[in-house]
Amino acid sequence: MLTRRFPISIQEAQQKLAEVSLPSKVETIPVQTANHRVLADTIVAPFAYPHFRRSGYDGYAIRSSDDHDFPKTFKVVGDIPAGATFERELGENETVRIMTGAFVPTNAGKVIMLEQTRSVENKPNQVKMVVTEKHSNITEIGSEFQEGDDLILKNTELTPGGLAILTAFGIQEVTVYRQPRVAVITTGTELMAPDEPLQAGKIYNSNGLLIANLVRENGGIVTQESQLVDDADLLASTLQKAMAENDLVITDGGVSVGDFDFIGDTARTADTLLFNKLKMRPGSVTTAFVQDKTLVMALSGNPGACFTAFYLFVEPLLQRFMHHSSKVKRVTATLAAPYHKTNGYDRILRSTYQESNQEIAVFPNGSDQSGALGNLQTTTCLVEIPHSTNPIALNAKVTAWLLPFK
Ligand SMILES: Nc1nc2c(c(=O)[nH]1)N[C@H]1C(S)=C(S)[C@@H](COP(=O)(O)OP(=O)(O)OC[C@H]3O[C@@H](n4cnc5c(N)ncnc54)[C@H](O)[C@@H]3O)O[C@H]1N2
Ligand code: MOO
Repeated sequence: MLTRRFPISIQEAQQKLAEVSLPSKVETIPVQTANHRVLADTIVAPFAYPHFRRSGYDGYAIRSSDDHDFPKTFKVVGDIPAGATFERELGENETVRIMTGAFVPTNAGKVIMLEQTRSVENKPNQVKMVVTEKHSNITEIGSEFQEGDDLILKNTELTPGGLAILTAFGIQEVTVYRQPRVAVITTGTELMAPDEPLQAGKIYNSNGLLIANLVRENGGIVTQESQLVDDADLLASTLQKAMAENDLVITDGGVSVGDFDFIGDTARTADTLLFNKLKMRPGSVTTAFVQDKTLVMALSGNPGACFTAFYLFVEPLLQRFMHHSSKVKRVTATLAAPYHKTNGYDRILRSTYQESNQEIAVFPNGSDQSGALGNLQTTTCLVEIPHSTNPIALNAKVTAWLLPFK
């Protein structure tokens, strides 16, 4: 069906998507798998840390009441390696040899470092302490966390360090925001699976794998990868099932105004059509709609447009499901190689960049065409050439989006 579409800018489209309310689902997972996930609950200390008085050095523990008149000889009444305890109290001028991280006897007030001590000839159970220490060298119970203190706040992205803190408290599971479940549906009777012999007029379905890998790389869980021939009923039933079972549905192809562009038709009659035409190229046909409370992102079948629109519109959504901000970094850069074409729409160039002295220089990377895919391996940023009747000047300041790669 050919109906008029009303193009909006990249920023307007991003804003509309940012305003879509996404389901905030949580799950409880093992700490071992929680790196970079975002906490859905604040975690508090289940006990004080450290939970016993801990020696900071290898040395000898003494009572505070014996801490005077050095040099002085002490009687060694025991040995406390890390991991052991010591039940009895120290008597007058008694000491225990103690290792770093070990339990300090209850009535000891100081640990004298080994370096300040000397053995006493022929008296293995005696030690001479040459000088005392300025500090106690004992880490007191709860000196880092009291029981009930906040360990890590809700909405914090967990890091290896954060997970180490939780593990130090024996916490084995955390409740985090869920990764979105994403269906990837490619459409087109011209599409072939890579294991089929190539036929005249047909192409291999490269966007299916492209989108699935981009989704996975950016934190989503790909639950299905469907490749459909152009058939309105098949698309409708596949979409309906995918919407019911997923947090986000990404379709590819069939989104323009052609005879077989059934996704374009579906979008026009959806519960909420967010946009179906953008003032950008490639990717002008990028469409977003909400049907049955599920967001559908319909990307162009043209590989360059599909790649571009993924980073500008889909990546931020995937991150938002997990309460992350986008990892695509928007910067101002210098156009370091000439680009002569003029455009009625903003042109997004697949490009590369170099950073030096906190300045970013960008270099257009091969074809700017929507249907070209030869630069998808090497592209590291997208660069915006604003619409204009005049060509952009070399060294002009441009907006660029630096792409995240694992
Ligand atoms: N009369 C109009 N024609 C077109 C318009 C328009 O506004 N009016 N827009 C053009 C623009 S811009 C683009 S972009 C494309 C968008 O087309 P669709 O997104 O509907 O995609 P298709 O027509 O299905 O395919 C376009 C192109 O991409 C190839 N393709 C499709 N799927 C895949 C895939 N999975 N892997 C690799 N390549 C794929 C397909 O064979 C076509 O060559 O429409 C313009 N036309
Ligand atoms: O949607 Mo198209 O990609 O502008 O060439």
